[in-house]
Amino acid sequence: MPKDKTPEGNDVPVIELRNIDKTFRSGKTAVSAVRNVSLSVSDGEIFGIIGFSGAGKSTLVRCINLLERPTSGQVVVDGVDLTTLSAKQLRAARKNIGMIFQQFNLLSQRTVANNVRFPLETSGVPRARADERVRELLQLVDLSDKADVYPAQLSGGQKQRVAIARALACNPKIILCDEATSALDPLTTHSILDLLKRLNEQLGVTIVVITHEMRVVEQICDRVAVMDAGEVVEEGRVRDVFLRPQSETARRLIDPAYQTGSRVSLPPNTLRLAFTGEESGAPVISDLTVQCNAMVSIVSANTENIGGKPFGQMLIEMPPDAASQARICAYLDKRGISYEKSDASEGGGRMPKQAASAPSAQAPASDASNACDTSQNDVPAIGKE
Ligand SMILES: Nc1ncnc2c1ncn2[C@@H]1O[C@H](COP(=O)(O)OP(=O)(O)OP(=O)(O)O)[C@@H](O)[C@H]1O
Repeated sequence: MPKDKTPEGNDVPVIELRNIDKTFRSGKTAVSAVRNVSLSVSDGEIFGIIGFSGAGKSTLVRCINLLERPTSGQVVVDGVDLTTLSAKQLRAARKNIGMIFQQFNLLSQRTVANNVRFPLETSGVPRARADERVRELLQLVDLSDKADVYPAQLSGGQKQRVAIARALACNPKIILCDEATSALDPLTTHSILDLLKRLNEQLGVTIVVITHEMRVVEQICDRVAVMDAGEVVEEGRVRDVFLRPQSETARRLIDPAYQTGSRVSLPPNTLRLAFTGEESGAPVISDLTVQCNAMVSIVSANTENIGGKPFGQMLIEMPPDAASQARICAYLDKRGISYEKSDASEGGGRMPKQAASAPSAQAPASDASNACDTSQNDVPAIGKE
């Protein structure tokens, strides 16, 4: 059923993880995969959990439906602590939680329609009703024409659509996505994320996305938790984490230069601008050039669409004289545009240094997701929220 929701969900927690610990023991060795994690996901929200390999993301998400039983802590879904349920009660509760995986996990001997039908069969849904539901679901994921083919005849993106339809079969309130797009190319990733976003909006289903790619989080998530070594090291709205990452892990995930350990300071006489989706609509660079009587050139630009709002970073080179630079900074201050100034230019920037590590300003302007047409040497109008 479609329902109203705020961009961050309905503020009613549908998933509450309380002090989750998970330790894997084998003989004398113990691996502490998740350490004292507490998180709350609101009804109707798309929540991201991001981290590098081995951070504990998969283990944590599998704790949500008790595919992994936490060593300690509570998993409260829709008001019920799953850790207290009997096996039968847990099976029933799991119908409310669909899951999709990186490797799709389809049944190769069954057609597309029969893969989608599988959870309906195991739930005892009558044949006619199941047929109707399979048709609805295949339509929902745009695969009506593939009902009778086998998984081997599908592309990766199509397989993931089947997996999504199957996960939705029993009308779950929650969908868990464990690296659901990691095996897909960027274009297919984009279309699968679009589909998830559409399903979230149409059906009101809450979605938890596990990924190591910031782009995935940027494209669909409302909020994100950053994991490192089993712990949540940072949590917040995507835009805040994206623009002002607080943890070293978030910085490394956002800025490729950090990942290679080759982070360099800004070149002389440059400014890094951050667009937060709150700036007024006038094109910034051409207006700045006129208002400040100073020519600037765009060194690089990278904007992203986060939750339907434009966000981005741009590196511009200013004239070397202090007076022009002061005018430019005053202009940006007046327009409320955050910026970081290179050490070699006059004065100091007002964006905290760490904020500048949000997405690589060094990224090529030809990036397919780049909303900036730098060939016209200006940014598109960025509207207020
Ligand atoms: N069944 C298991 N037995 C023992 N150790 C495990 C098991 N599952 C995971 N681990 C360990 O727990 C830690 C966290 O693993 P996990 O798969 O949750 O991380 P991740 O962030 O999802 O990584 P990736 O992105 O590579 O899948 C790792 O050190 C891993 O080796």
